[in-house]
Amino acid sequence: MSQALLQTVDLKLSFGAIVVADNINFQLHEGERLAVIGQNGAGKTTFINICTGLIRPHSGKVSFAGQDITRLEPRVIARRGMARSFQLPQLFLEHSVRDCVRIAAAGKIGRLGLWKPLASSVPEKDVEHVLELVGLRERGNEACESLPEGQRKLLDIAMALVLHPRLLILDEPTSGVSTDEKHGLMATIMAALDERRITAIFVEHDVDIVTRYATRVAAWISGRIAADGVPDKVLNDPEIRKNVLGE
Ligand SMILES: Nc1ncnc2c1ncn2[C@@H]1O[C@H](COP(=O)(O)OP(=O)(O)OP(=O)(O)O)[C@@H](O)[C@H]1O
Repeated sequence: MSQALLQTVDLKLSFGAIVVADNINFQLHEGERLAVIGQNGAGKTTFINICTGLIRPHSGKVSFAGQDITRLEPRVIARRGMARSFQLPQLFLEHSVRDCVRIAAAGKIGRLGLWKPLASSVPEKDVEHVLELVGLRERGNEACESLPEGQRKLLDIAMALVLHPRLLILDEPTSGVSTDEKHGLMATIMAALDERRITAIFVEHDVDIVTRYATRVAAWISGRIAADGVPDKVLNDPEIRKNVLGE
């Protein structure tokens, strides 16, 4: 098989007595759509935080595209092609939708300066394209605080897409969004990922969403990967049904 896009080797981390990464050995390949499932507190976000450089593991290694990134800063990791969105969208609320994407783009190319208008600092075609991809172009001039939660999630994702990632990690993209809106939101996200050929990991609690959009599922229990494989196999594993899905 080809080289893994993301790989962790013997990843360990504890917060006091709580083991949040229990020797995690993991590989993700280009083109996969991996759903990460697990009960609250299982260590899903911590794993993402370690991979994206927000938290350092006590031991072990993270590699991206064959390079060791374990001790790199989050912005350096983002520039290398691993972007993320957050459970609570990290937006510049007082700015317009379009300016949020521009600020994200300017951050990537290191052209955020007070002396220069934002619009002239970033590739505008790129900004418009990602707004189009997530369906927010029409609302580009509105203040982002006026957006409903589902569109805030999409804006957060647009701010990641403008970085041209190879891998996008989405932390609970459908949380806080009504059941009716979840599938539309995921369909928009997946179409954007397909167009850009971006590999993705998404943390998700909704089994319907996992079944519909994941090509692979990894189930976390107490800081370890308890099952990893095709959705049908993992979601029907008796241990996962009992301890993760609560059946
Ligand atoms: N900075 C921290 N300091 C101490 N404990 C922490 C810290 N961050 C997370 N934890 C604890 O580590 C455990 C794993 O948290 P994490 O957020 O990774 O879980 P999760 O699987 O993402 O849960 P959820 O589905 O609720 O988001 C939890 O018990 C949490 O309280």
